[in-house]
Amino acid sequence: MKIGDLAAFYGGFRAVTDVSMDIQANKVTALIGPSGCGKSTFIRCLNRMHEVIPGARAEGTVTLGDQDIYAKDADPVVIRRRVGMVFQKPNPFSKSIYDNVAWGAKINGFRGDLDELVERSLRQAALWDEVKDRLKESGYGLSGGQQQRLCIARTLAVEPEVILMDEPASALDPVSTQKIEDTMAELKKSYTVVIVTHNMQQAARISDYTGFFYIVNMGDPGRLWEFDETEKIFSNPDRKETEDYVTGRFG
Ligand SMILES: Nc1ncnc2c1ncn2[C@@H]1O[C@H](COP(=O)(O)OP(=O)(O)OP(=O)(O)O)[C@@H](O)[C@H]1O
Repeated sequence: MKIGDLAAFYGGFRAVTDVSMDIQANKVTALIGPSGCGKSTFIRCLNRMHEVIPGARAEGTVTLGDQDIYAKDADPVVIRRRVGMVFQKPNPFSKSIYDNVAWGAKINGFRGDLDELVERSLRQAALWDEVKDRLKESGYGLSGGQQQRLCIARTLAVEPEVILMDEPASALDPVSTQKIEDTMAELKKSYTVVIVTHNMQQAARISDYTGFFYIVNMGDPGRLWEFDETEKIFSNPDRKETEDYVTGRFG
C-alpha cells in the first residue's frame, strides 16, 4: 500500500497533512505518537472510513495494488472489503459466534465451505479452541478479549488484503492483550497489518515498521515525523522528537 501526500480534514480543520509512506505487504506496521496527532484519523483514511463522518474528507493518494482507493471510480464498499478494520472497542453483532464470523462472507456471496471458513478464521484469530463447542451461542456471552478476537475473526473471514487495527488491545486485560499480540505473527503470514497503539512496548514487540506521528504546535495538523524499521525507531531514530517520545520523555 502506497500513501502519497495524504491530508485529512474535519470540515475546515486540517487534522493530518503531508503523509507519504509505503506500507510493506505481509509486515506489521505500527503507528505511534502523542494523543491527538492524527493516528486514528490517518488509519481511517486507508479504507475510506474517515469520510463517513459528516464533513470529513481526505486528499492525496492511497494505492492498493494498482488501484487508487480515492480514484473517482473506486467503490468504498469494495475498498472496505479489501482493507478490513478492527476497532478499539470490541463490537460484535448481536448474533451467534458462528454468524458473527460467517455474516460478512455470506453477504459477499461466498460460495465455498462456510464451516471451514469460520473455523479457519477463528483459528487465525486464536479463538477457535475457546469457542468451538459453543458456536451457536451469542457473541455477547464472550469476555471482552474474546469478543475482540471474534471481531478479528470476522474481519479475516471477508479475506481482506490489509487489516487496520486502531488500538485493538487498549480496552483489554494483559492476558487478552497477549493473545491479540500472539495473533500478529500469524496474521502477517497472510495479511498486511497496520496497527495504531499507545503502547510502545507493544509496538516494539509486534511490528516490523513504525511510523511516529507528531504535532509541532498545538492546532497544527499531525504529520508523519519519522518512519523506519521498528528496530531503528526504537534504538537509533533520526529525529530528536522521536527519541524523546520512544524513551518516554513526553506523550
Ligand atoms: N469527529 C471529529 N470531528 C472533528 N475533529 C476531530 C474528530 N475526530 C478527531 N478530530 C480531531 O482530529 C485531530 C486528530 O485526532 P485523532 O483522533 O486522529 O488523533 P489520535 O492521534 O488518534 O489521538 P489518540 O491517540 O488520542 O486516539 C484532533 O485534533 C482531534 O480533535
